[in-house]
Amino acid sequence: MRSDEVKKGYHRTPHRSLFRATGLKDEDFEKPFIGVANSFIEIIPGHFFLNKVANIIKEEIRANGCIPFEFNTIGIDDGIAMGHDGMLYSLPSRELIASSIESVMNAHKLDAMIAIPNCDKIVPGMIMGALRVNVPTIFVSGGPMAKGYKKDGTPIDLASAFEAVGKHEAGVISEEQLRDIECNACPSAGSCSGMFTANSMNTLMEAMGIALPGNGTILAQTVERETLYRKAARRICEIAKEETARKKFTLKNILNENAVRNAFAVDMAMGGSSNTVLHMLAIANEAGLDFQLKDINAISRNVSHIAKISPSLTNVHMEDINRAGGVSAVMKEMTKRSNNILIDNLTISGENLLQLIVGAEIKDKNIIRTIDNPYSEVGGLAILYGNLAEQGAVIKTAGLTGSRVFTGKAVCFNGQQEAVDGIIGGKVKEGDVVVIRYEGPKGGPGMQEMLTPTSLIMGMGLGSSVALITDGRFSGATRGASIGHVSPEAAEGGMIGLIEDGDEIHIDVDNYILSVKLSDEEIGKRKANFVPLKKKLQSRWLSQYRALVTNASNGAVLKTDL
Ligand SMILES: CC(C)(O)[C@@H](O)C(=O)O
Ligand SMILES: [Mg+2]
Repeated sequence: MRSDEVKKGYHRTPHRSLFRATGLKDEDFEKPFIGVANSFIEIIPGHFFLNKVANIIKEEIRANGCIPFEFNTIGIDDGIAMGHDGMLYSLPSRELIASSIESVMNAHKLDAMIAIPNCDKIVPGMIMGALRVNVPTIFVSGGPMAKGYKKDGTPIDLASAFEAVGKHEAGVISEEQLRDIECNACPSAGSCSGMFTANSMNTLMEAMGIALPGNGTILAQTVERETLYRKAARRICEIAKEETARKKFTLKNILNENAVRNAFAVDMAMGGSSNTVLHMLAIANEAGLDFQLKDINAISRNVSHIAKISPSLTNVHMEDINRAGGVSAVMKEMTKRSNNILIDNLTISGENLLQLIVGAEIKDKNIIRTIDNPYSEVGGLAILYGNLAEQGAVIKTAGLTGSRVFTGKAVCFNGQQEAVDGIIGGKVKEGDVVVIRYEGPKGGPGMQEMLTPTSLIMGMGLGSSVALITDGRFSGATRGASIGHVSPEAAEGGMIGLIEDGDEIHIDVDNYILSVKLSDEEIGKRKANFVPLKKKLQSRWLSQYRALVTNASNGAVLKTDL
């Protein structure tokens, strides 16, 4: 066992002394040591109950002949960090989480791991850290939140709360209506109820085979969810106790290129968050796989969009997908279109993907559509290229409310706050393209989520007549013609930094185009005089991050020199 390094032989007498101080007895030194990577934190509704989840998991691990060691990572609630400079810390937290997992697991030579993430960056952070360790790892998330209801019975969620601000701003809803939404949008513990970033990532873990069926959709704090926690704990013990299984089920053996392809395919079928692109590229990079941003459109072209969930369809939530058969039913339906999903791939359950989903069925065809009645014949995300995004940009086509082709005049803002003030101040009109720059991984730094401006645009009734492009990113709750991750970013001299008010920007989603109508001569002239802005930073951590981070087309991973 890997843990023999810290527990066997007379050289390890001091080590065993320390373990004995934590309560270990003679017989425990024969058992596998399992890291329980928890992300319990009191400020996030998806995480404040994870201490109880870990207790259930540890109890099950002990009952199954292994020794659990719980440790915690940090977490950031993107909803609470949204719309102010707190959001600068959100994406960088992915790196802290990854590195904390690597540090604890490797320093103490633990044999296997069960990871308990739930919200946004905590999922990819944990996966990235676990890939560096590469011991058998199973993921079991906290679980999604239930949807909420307004007094009149309309289903709502966190996206409704953000959009309500825009509606109130535009005088469409009263203070009382705003309060009705505030008090009912988030009715229970769990990751926010739509196909936002958290639930997108928790869903993709099922597609990658690193979590058990139900991980993406079974509501938090239910009996069904507790069964899933216990099952995951039993399975990791089963693997950890057997030498051949420990070798067979290392994380990199499960999370291979086919797993990444399956993750993107399911993402396309269910209209996942645009952040999945960033995170899955970073995961593929961490796993040492040759998977690039440009490979995504080929997957999208081949996958039918069969499940629409909030924010794309505002009355459908994860609990509805669960009731309709869950992610397994989506994947089973996908197998009916050739090469949609690579079903031979091994999963952490011990079965391959096909064996895992073969018994699944769609129980409500209004919620999960059949392959012959899709929302569209292509997936819910697209990568756009052009002189404005030579290295690519991302759009969630599933969330489009207007036309798939759009030409408009640029209204430029250097940073999110300037844009929010401009939108509220009436600077943006029908037919405009809002450009928000210097919000990329380096420029922000930290690539803020732009849910405030996108929700303002939706709430103010401009969702179908205004587009938005940024080198920053969006929330999973963003909808409308919102194009993010524009690379190269302004801070590294990208074209988005050279656009001027009134320039004509052209977007064509089906032909994957994002361009500005300027002659090469004009672009050359502007480039010759261009000095990108550089923000003065107060934060040591963010300035370290800015020095190391790469642009979004690389998943905003940190430069490393191994
Ligand atoms: C706050 C949200 C909705 O979780 C957002 O951060 C996302 O990315 O989906
Ligand atoms: Mg987020």
